[in-house]
Amino acid sequence: MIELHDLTKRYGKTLAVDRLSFKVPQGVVTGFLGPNGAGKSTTMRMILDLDRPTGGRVTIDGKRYGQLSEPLKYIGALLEAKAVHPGRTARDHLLWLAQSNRIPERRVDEVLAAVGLTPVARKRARGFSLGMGQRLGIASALLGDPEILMFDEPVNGLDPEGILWIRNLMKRLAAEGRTVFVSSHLMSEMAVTADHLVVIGRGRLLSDLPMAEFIRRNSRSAVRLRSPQPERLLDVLAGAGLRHEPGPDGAYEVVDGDLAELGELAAAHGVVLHELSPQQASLEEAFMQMTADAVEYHAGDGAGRDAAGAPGGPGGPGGPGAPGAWGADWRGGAAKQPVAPGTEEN
Ligand SMILES: Nc1ncnc2c1ncn2[C@@H]1O[C@H](COP(=O)(O)OP(=O)(O)OP(=O)(O)O)[C@@H](O)[C@H]1O
Repeated sequence: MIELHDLTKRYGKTLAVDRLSFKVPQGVVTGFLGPNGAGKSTTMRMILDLDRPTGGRVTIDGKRYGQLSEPLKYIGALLEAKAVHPGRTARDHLLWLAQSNRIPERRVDEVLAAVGLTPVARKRARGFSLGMGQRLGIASALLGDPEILMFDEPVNGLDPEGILWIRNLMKRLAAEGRTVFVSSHLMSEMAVTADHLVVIGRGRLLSDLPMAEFIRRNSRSAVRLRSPQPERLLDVLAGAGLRHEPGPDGAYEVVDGDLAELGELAAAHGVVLHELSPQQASLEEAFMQMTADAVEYHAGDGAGRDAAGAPGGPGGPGGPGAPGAWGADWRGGAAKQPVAPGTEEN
């Protein structure tokens, strides 16, 4: 179990992580989401003691990472693809890691096979594709057979086969009872992988919910109606006091409308319908919309996150699990900080 208590990280004036508290449960895949610059990588680096918190603490099975004697046996992490010495072979890289944690050599061959790298085990990492680099990083994470696994953007740049492979691997690891914590920008990928979601924005916790509950609270449903008699349809909707919005191609959408009731209402007033269909906004659409707002709101303002870190702006974070917490003040466009080569082995 990973536990964060008021974890905070400040870089100069930038409050990268702002009093984050949550637990990552075992036996499920927990997605860690937020737009660029939200603080995901900084949080993950603090979990691994690669960054020192400004405040608060984070523990792994009750201990700080630095207190674990052979950390690869507790937590395995993929932080940055290709964070490997380019002159080393895949096998040598893993052997070197294994020795530092008293892991037997046969485990190196096991993990190479598990990630499909046996045929290139003796090739130097500099010739590796992005996908091969990701697989080697995952092999490093699996090396100590840890109960906790953490992946930062594991599917970035991968082809569909690689994405499917990582998705199935994470689900399998969770099904074995392990703790799997994975960051991503990709809501669509998380929607099919994660059982639980932790969402942050501007370093703050916005939501910590099981996936099903997150979907229920954050996706919009509507009924779409299309009629060759649009004025009559609008009169009927207005007469029934139903809130509606224009949809595509002259249709109208009744937010949270009931399909059967709307069909009967139209029939009762003799309104011809050419379409009566349920609409469910996908999780990805909700997330993309929110992220787009954040980028727009901040475009050109040049402002870093201030010391107070106060949301203040429209739709600011409403606290953990707050419905409609998507904020227009989410910060977009911050560059990812590279992790120094070799850091994934910690
Ligand atoms: N070493 C550093 N020095 C200064 N500022 C930093 C450093 N690392 C991160 N930051 C800043 O902290 C904030 C959080 O960055 P972080 O990389 O943790 O976010 P992220 O959610 O992982 O973003 P992305 O999705 O782009 O990878 C950003 O404003 C970033 O610019």
